[in-house]
Amino acid sequence: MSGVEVRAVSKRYGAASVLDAVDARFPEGRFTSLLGPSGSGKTTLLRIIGGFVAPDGGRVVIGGADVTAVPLWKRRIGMVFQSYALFPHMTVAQNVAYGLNRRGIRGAAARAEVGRALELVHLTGFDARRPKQLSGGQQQRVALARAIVTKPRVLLLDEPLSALDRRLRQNMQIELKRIQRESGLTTIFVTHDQEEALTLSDTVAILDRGRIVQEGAPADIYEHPRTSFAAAFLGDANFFRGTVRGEAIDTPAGPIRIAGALPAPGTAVTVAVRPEKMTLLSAGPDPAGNVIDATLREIIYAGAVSTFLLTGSDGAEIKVLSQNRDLAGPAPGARVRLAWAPAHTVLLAD
Ligand SMILES: Nc1ncnc2c1ncn2[C@@H]1O[C@H](COP(=O)(O)OP(=O)(O)OP(=O)(O)O)[C@@H](O)[C@H]1O
Repeated sequence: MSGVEVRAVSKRYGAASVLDAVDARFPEGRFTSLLGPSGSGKTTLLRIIGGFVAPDGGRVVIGGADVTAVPLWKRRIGMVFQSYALFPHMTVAQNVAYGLNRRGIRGAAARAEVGRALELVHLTGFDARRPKQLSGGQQQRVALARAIVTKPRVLLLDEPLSALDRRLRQNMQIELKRIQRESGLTTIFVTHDQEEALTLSDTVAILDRGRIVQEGAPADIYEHPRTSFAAAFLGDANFFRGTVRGEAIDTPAGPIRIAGALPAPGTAVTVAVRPEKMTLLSAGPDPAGNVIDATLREIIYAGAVSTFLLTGSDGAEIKVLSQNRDLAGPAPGARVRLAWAPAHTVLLAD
């Protein structure tokens, strides 16, 4: 049992409240990301789980046991930070063996464990190298092996990939996911990179100013954000505000329908639509669903996809993301119509 739970965890630094009665569950054997903007409290929550920082209030529970008062070296936590902090004068094998040696495991037993850990991170044969003879990605894999070798119950990762360049980072994301799956470790990953959180996680928890505002599977929270903060932080979104009238929401951009039940007539509501759910219509009859008028302002070409920046009839900016199957289409200045399905219209709670 190694699932982690935090219950009503609070932390203040002076007058500033950093965590405000946070409740969260990190299921056993799963990969959970803590995603939030800078200063939202992600690192503080991770450090409280690891035992590096004591909370002002609340409990930390690992595997069903309250560990709030248990010191960090007894919690059996593996941790990897953004800076890998390998010991430069030690070899790869010595770096990985460090935690084992401290627990009194040496000689052949330690060598076998180190061999297994290096195999898991695909660094077999690198035993005798020093950190400076390794690439950034390899060093980060040594740091992972060092964290995993002692068989922790929980693996805590604080932006471990953020120092790597884009391509290496994407490779390491795939590696990290594989290592987590093969090791079966309960993993909590701090990041402010939404794409990274979506790619890696079984569950994503979104933090905003010291509170978890939404938690769920990546596709679930991306497709069904609850608030405008969650919609805007996790990806791009077009927002429309209006008032419920009959079967539709009356907005300055035009009437908009949703798939589910609407609140009572007269209620002011906000909906969000993801840019890739919208289509620029070519000539022909309007499809069923939502259709609004817009003016194309700018096309940002990015190879596989283009972003169309438009203005609605109310003057608000609208973004549409489209795959470049062919490049024929309207030019900036054109009057166009935008269509999307009522099911892709998300009714927000704020
Ligand atoms: N030891 C400390 N003393 C005082 N304030 C602190 C301390 N540690 C963190 N803070 C403050 O607490 C807030 C949350 O910090 P935290 O590092 O948890 O945020 P974060 O979401 O991880 O941000 P980032 O993505 O920038 O690392 C910040 O405003 C930070 O300045």
